[in-house]
Amino acid sequence: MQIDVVTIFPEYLAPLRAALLGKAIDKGLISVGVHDLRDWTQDVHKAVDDSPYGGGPGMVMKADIWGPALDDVCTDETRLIVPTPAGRPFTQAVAHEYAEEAHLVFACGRYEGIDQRVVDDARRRVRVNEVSIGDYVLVGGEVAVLAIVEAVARLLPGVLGNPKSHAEDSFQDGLLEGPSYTRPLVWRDLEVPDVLRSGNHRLIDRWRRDQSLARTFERRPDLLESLPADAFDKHDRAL
Ligand SMILES: COc1cccc(COC(=O)c2cn[nH]c2)c1
Repeated sequence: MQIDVVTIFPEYLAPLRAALLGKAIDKGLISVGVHDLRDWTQDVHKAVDDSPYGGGPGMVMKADIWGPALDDVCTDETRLIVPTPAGRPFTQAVAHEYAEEAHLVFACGRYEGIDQRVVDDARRRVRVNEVSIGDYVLVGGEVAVLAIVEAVARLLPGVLGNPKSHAEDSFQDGLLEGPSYTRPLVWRDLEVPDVLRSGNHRLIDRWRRDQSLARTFERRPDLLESLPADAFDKHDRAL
């Protein structure tokens, strides 16, 4: 997979090469290009933004800078991703979709956003996704790109040590992950639930499922709404 990021703060993307991703890059599973948007400016001040038509606070990033940058970085097989508070939710399901792509390009917006014509024009040539990683406003898209790239990269074969760990992911079965424990058996007078040491894997799986359902019901009842009815067996329903 080829990942390209266009940003006015290329140094912000340095962590991409660290840790998990560093290994994936070394193994040749992912190649990452970071591009400074200012390389496409023509003026001495390297201006990338201007005042908004219609007035209002803040600045808008210029189409006549973004357009040429995306023309150079995107190919016709690119999936262009624009992190924005106004985007569709980025979810584990979307991460799995992105993990199938050959080329992801991320456009990091700042200020009040990017001139809408940049996305409207790009849609004429490539698939464009305006995505949100949460209902809050960051200063720029760079942090969102780090989050999205990490969520996607860990799904690529060979990137994670233990490939089975995806199956146990939170959201994998549409529910939140329940609690986990490891040694010591007693810590600050707190004990590990007995069932986990019973060796009875049918009971352990049932206990873990109950914990996931209870936690999801308590913290994210919305996730239960969107599950198909057959996701719950008769034991679940008795909860
Ligand atoms: C493209 O236009 C803008 C404008 C303002 C901030 C940003 C950065 O993204 C976020 O703030 C965000 C992404 N998901 N949740 C919050 C982009």
